Amino acid sequence: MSDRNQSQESPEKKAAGIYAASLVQDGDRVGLGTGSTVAYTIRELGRRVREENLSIVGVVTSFQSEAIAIEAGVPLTTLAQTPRLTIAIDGADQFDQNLIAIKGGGAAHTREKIVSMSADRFVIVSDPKKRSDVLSVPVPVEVMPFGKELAVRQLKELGANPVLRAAAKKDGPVITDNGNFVLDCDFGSIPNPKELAAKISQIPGVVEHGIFMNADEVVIGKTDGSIEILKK
Ligand SMILES: O=C[C@H](O)[C@H](O)[C@H](O)COP(=O)(O)O
Repeated sequence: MSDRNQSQESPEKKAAGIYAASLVQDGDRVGLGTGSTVAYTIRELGRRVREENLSIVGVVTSFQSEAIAIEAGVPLTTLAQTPRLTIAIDGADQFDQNLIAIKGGGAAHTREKIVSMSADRFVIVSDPKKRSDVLSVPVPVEVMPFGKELAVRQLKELGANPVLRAAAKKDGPVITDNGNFVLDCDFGSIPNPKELAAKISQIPGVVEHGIFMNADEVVIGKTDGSIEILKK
């Protein structure tokens, strides 16, 4: 799971995040993901709004990215007002060579999926450690509290050992921005993520899983500040 608080500077994340902000053009409607990597993008967009008079509107995916965007001075809108976005930028917890990603380390994957799928172009920003030949990190699954037991049983039948995500500074579970629980589901290696995604989606009470198949490109930042871009 990624480092959720960006108290330590990461040159790789910074390189990817800042480069991705340069892909945003005047007039764009921008989906703003959640996490420590895209936080660099949001702050850089704020700088461009201030210093280059860049005219954009952003749609956030969490209370966290909302707070960062407001502090950075990125004008915000909602999907209700702006349902079609030009570009969405977001981090990931792991991705493979087909640009399939696992997201949701910050429990924001449901809104992230809605926002990224509302965009014409979806760019993932990452550091090199998240690249993997085969996806293998636990898949976050957001479930309605009412359906948790059934979801746990059916996720076990799919081969996972679901763990209810615990809050860090509160007793009990993490409650998502949508009022739900998150089950972290370790499936080991995932040779066929598309098939697994379809099976998880069929479980009643599952709001959304963290397998993303809609990335158009992944920007990987390097320690020396350079970047590598993988495209579909
Ligand atoms: O729910 C959180 C998101 O999917 C994040 O985009 C993902 O966990 C990556 O976060 P970070 O950039 O902090 O590694």
